[in-house]
Amino acid sequence: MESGNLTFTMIKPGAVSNEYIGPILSKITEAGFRIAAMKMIKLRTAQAEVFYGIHRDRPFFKSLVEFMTSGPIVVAVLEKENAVEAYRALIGNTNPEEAKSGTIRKLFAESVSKNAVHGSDSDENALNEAMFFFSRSEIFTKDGEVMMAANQIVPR
Ligand SMILES: Nc1ncnc2c1ncn2[C@@H]1O[C@H](COP(=O)(O)OP(=O)(O)OP(=O)(O)O)[C@@H](O)[C@H]1O
Repeated sequence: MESGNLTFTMIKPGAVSNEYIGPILSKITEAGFRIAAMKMIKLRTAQAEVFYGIHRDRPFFKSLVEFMTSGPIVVAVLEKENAVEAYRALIGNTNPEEAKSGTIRKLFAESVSKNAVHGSDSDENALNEAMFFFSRSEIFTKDGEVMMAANQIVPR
């Protein structure tokens, strides 16, 4: 399994509380993504601060952390060729008003801050974000192998 075939997503609190988990997962699988790992969790403040640490100095950081810890989220690892780019195309622009029709954010986001889903922006971040929430033995790739490292696999 090459790292370029994996991305990481979160279904954010607003989308979970609006009962959009099912519709969003349908869009994901209809677009040809496999779900390699998935669970529902509630982020603690410290976790959200680390996950979004790159935005620590932005004016929206505090409200972003508060929103992301306000209720349960679904975290998942998705598998598809060229997964990062393909998934960012499927979710659409960060701001739903600018997202193309048919994209997940156009369909399910409420605003730029409550924008339904997260999608990794690089292969490196995809692996780091997947590893933030899952152990390697919890990620089941298509060829029936458990991911051990970015470019190293062993039979299950
Ligand atoms: N101007 C803003 N006002 C409020 N929230 C914002 C703003 N810009 C970004 N955010 C929030 O911070 C998150 C991370 O911002 P980033 O620029 O990384 O966007 P993104 O990569 O499209 O989103 P994500 O990382 O969640 O996929 C966004 O998804 C959004 O929820």
